[in-house]
Amino acid sequence: MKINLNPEAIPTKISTKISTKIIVALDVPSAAEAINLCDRLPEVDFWKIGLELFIADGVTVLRELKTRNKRIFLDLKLHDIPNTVASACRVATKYGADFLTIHAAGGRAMMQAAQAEVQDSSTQLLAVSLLTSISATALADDLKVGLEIPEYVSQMVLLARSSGLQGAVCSPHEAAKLRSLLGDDFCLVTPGVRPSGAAIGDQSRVMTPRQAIAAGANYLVIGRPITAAVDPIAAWEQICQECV
Ligand SMILES: O=C(O)c1cc(=O)[nH]c(=O)n1[C@@H]1O[C@H](COP(=O)(O)O)[C@@H](O)[C@H]1O
Repeated sequence: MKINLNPEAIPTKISTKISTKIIVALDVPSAAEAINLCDRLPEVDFWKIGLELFIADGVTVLRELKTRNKRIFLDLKLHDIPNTVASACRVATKYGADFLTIHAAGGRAMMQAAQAEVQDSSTQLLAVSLLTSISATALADDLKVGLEIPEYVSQMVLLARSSGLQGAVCSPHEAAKLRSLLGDDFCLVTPGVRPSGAAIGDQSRVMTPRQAIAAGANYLVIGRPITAAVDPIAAWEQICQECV
């Protein structure tokens, strides 16, 4: 399936330094491939290390990104009992990542315990509200959640904020509502971003980069449209141009 949204229809309030708002997901299976991509895309300032790469050789990549003075989003999506998640967060702060993810569905006690561990570090926790791969049908029929997606995501993000977190991951579809609920100080990071014409893949709730920024996202996470492109450099440049 292809997305065909018209970015011209969306009002714009774009930062001139758009590239600083884009986090590129290093969803590759080895440190060598990750470092190769970083070196081919020197203009990318913010990289995401997710589960595949972290399990393969995350510590090597973290060290290499730090050496290159890159910002790092350590996307571990932690979700366990409070003591286990808090302990993992304590260890993770040692890597000096800028962002670290936990699942809001882990609940208040888990998020409060995690936040207490990162409080005095340079790492900011982000609560994953509802995966961007989950559709309205999946939420209702499979997960048996009685709320519509916008209400569910708002509840999860409000729970994260009242647990002490100052940032969340959501789809661009929910960003405008969350921005009006939470004000400008709360950090919204949106995956589920597809340049016009790109394949959606396993994502469900997507918008174009320009739409996501106009909706109030502070950062966009984009993976395959750049990293799986035949020419990742051209793809990156096209996305940056498409945003302005
Ligand atoms: O936490 C995330 O980054 C995340 C949350 C979410 O709800 N959806 C989501 O796609 N992500 C991540 O964002 C990236 C999206 O990659 P692409 O679909 O290739 O652009 C992947 O690395 C996902 O793990």
